[in-house]
Amino acid sequence: MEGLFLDGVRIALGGRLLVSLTRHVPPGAVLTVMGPSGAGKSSLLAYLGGFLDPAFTACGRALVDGVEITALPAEERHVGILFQDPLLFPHMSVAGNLMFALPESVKGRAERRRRAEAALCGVGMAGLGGRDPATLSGGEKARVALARVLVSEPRMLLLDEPFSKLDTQLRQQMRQLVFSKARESGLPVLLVTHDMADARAAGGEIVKIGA
Ligand SMILES: Nc1ncnc2c1ncn2[C@@H]1O[C@H](COP(=O)(O)OP(=O)(O)OP(=O)(O)O)[C@@H](O)[C@H]1O
Repeated sequence: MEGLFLDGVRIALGGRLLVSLTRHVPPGAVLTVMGPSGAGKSSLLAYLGGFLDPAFTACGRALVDGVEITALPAEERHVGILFQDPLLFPHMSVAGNLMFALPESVKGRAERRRRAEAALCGVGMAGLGGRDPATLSGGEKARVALARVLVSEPRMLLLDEPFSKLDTQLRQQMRQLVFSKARESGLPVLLVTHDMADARAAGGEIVKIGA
């Protein structure tokens, strides 16, 4: 099956069932997960990313394009994640941040730099590869974080409230950019948010947990 298939994913904490989900997310589409604080949204992303705290118990499978990612170690899952904070490495240039994220299969410094610059261009940041991340605005940092996740050639995207720290106008721009890039690349997306406007902009199915 193309895209992301969540097959009976169940996450519990101390005997309390937080998440129970079976869904298909086609390539380029977004599944939005909403729910009150403590409902288990971040835990679901952590389960898919392979970094769920051992305090939780979890079962069920997640497959991307038929590959069972939940059976793989975290470093082999190739899941791209965007958090509230862009989390750029402060000791590297913008281009350095992207080059660090490129797969090892991309060989040669010149080619790695070219790929990084192309990805920056794709998010409206052409020519800014030499900048120190500390000199960027919040919106620019968010774009670099998106470019960095895209150059890593992920199988899918996990978004943990990635727009919540941006002001209204930037928020709209980033939503459009992220969802259009996901569509362009055919990546299934799982979005966690408290904001109904994010969910509407995502345009896909909305699942409420813990309600
Ligand atoms: N490492 C941990 N050990 C024990 N309990 C935890 C741990 N991490 C989170 N929890 C608890 O697990 C539950 C689910 O947490 P989770 O962070 O997944 O919720 P959330 O829906 O993402 O909440 P928020 O919207 O506030 O981020 C909460 O009750 C939380 O207190």
